Amino acid sequence: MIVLDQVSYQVGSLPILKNISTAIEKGGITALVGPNGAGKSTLLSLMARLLPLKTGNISFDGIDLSKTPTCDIAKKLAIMRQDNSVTSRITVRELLMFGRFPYHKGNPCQEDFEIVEKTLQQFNLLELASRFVVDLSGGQRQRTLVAMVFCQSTDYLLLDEPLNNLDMFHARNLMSLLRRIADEHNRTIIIVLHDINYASAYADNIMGMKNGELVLHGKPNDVITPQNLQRLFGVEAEIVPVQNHKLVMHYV
Ligand SMILES: Nc1ncnc2c1ncn2[C@@H]1O[C@H](COP(=O)(O)OP(=O)(O)OP(=O)(O)O)[C@@H](O)[C@H]1O
Repeated sequence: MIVLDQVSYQVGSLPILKNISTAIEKGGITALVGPNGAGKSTLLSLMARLLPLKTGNISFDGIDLSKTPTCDIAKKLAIMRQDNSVTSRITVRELLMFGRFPYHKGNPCQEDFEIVEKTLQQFNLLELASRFVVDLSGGQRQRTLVAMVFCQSTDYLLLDEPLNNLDMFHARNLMSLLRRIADEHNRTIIIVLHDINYASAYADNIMGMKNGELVLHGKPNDVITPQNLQRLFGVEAEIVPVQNHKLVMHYV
């Protein structure tokens, strides 16, 4: 379980996150949604200790994030950031092996090779394994970056907008793969999503943020309401039930 206790963050005098307290259950998928600038990426970065936490507390399974050595954190959680760009000439297979660095420290063993090959297979990346990451399409690169995060064999995966650049087929594929990873590999996934319908269809819980505040946190079918959509995004939308999910019709 991740416990956020009175987490605030500011840049200079500008408040970015305001007093966020909640608990994210272990296992399953929690989707972080909200309008642009709500503070989703900032919260994820604080959770991965990419930004220094100055106010409040964050713990993973009772381990205080601010008091844990980086090498231990790297085995507990992995993050895919929004601006994760790979510029060097590194192949897909090498990038995945790079994700194993906290374990092999530059000297990979048989287990590392096996995990990389299995991940390439699981993420449907075998055909691209020898290609340079910089030469991939945006969608192929996204998939590779998520695979690298998965390769780190951490309990917690933090993914900032992994569906960016993905077409309908690959976005849906990735979401169902993440669902399987959560269910079959017991991983906990916190994922920033802009499409509320993917959150509704695949997440166990939704956290809604606006103006640096956490304004809702609950099961998709409980929190997806016209009132909450109005409150979060300022849109009026019809909600249509489809196979036990509430889908939001906001296109027309
Ligand atoms: N270093 C910084 N200096 C000034 N403002 C910042 C800084 N980092 C973030 N912000 C501001 O904090 C707010 C939250 O940003 P953040 O990227 O966390 O939002 P977000 O919900 O992830 O947005 P998006 O959906 O657009 O990616 C924004 O208004 C952003 O401009």
